[in-house]
Order: sequence, then C-alpha cells, then structure tokens
Amino acid sequence: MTADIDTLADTVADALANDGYIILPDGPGKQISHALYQRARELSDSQWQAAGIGRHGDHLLAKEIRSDRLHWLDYEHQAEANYLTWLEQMRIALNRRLFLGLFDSESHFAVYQPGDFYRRHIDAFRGRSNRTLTIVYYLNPEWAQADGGELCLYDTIDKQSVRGQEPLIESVLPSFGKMVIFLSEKFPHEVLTTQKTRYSIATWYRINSSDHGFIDTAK
Ligand SMILES: O=C(O)CCC(=O)C(=O)O
Ligand SMILES: [Fe+2]
Repeated sequence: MTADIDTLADTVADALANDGYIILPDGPGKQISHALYQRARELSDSQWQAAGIGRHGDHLLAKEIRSDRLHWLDYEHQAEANYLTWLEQMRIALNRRLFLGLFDSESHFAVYQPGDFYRRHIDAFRGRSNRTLTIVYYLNPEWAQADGGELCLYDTIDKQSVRGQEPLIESVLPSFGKMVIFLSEKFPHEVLTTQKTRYSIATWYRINSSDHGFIDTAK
C-alpha cells in the first residue's frame, strides 16, 4: 500500500505544482470505494445532516447555495477508518514533496438527491481559512452524462477574467472511484443539479492556524 501511495503522491505533487489540480481515475482503489459506497447507502436519514456554509453553518442562507446533506467521517467505522488512514498517508507523502505544511484533515460524505446542487463557490478565501487542499472522491456506479451532477472547475489563473465569470476548465462526472484534488484557494467550482442520487466524500487538508493558546481542531 505504501508503494502505491508514494507513486500516486509523485503524480499528484507534480500536477499540483504545475497546474494546481489533478483528476485521478481511481483514488485509494476499488475495495475502499466499494466499502464506502455501501457505508453511504446504509446511513440512515437521521445520520445525514443539512449542509451549512462556513464553519459554523448558516443553514437558512445555505439552502440557496447548496442542498446536499452531510455525514462526517470518523475512525469508529471500519470503512471510514480505512479511508481516513489512506488520507493520512497521502497527507504525509504530499508534505514531504511539496512542503505545504498540511497539518490535519476533515472529511464528510455528501449525498445530493435529484434536484440538489451546490452553487459556484471557493472552499477557502485567501488569508481567511486554513483549508489548503480539497479532495473530492466519487462513489457512484454507472453515472451517465444525462445524470448531471457534474463538478465544474473554473480557472482563476487568467487574471483578465471577471470575477464569477472565469473560464470553465473541467467538467467532471462523479463516476465511481474518481478523485479530484485541487488547491482550495485557486479554483471556484460548482456542482450542477443532479438527476440521480449522488454520493461523494469531500476532504480538506488544513494548515495549523492555532495561536494565542487557541487550539484549532478540525470541523
Ligand atoms: O461534490 C463535489 O463535486 C464538490 C463538493 C464541494 O464543492 C464542496 O463540498 O465544497
Ligand atoms: Fe467546494
């Protein structure tokens, strides 16, 4: 497993340094994807919470912006623990290569029901967040173009473009096992309305912003 992580981390680090993002056909492997897909489907209604925006979640405002529901991962459940362990190995491997100072991570499942979306946003605002790297991992067998729910990534590298109208650089179908990794500050993105139930896991690697005796923990 470690050898695989190192090879993958080389590829990811190169892409992040050159382009700021990468789309991988397969993240931690089919076995982990299958276990997580099963886990997502088994979660009961009460285990999914409405998504907020911002770290403390303004739920009323959020409804205009996103309509998905979330479940945070932890080490209590085996499938979640396996993936969190993989994410930790990847975090350490990327730190060795890129010196990003990635300190910890937070991860949640998301479910989008037909009609759900997440409007264009940035996961981190310059100087105001410690979310540094975003990883989105898709758990949807048999996804077709007509099912919608694409992740659209926009480009901020072109300084000429008007804010909110940056050019589209990628439109990603949320197909099984696919993983998208990007610098959180650099890419506005959105989830187009889905026609089918859409499962994913979003992770943010964070830098440590603890100071003045305030301990900054994930979530
Ligand atoms: O599910 C996706 O494709 C992206 C989700 C997203 O942008 C987010 O949770 O911040
Ligand atoms: Fe996002």
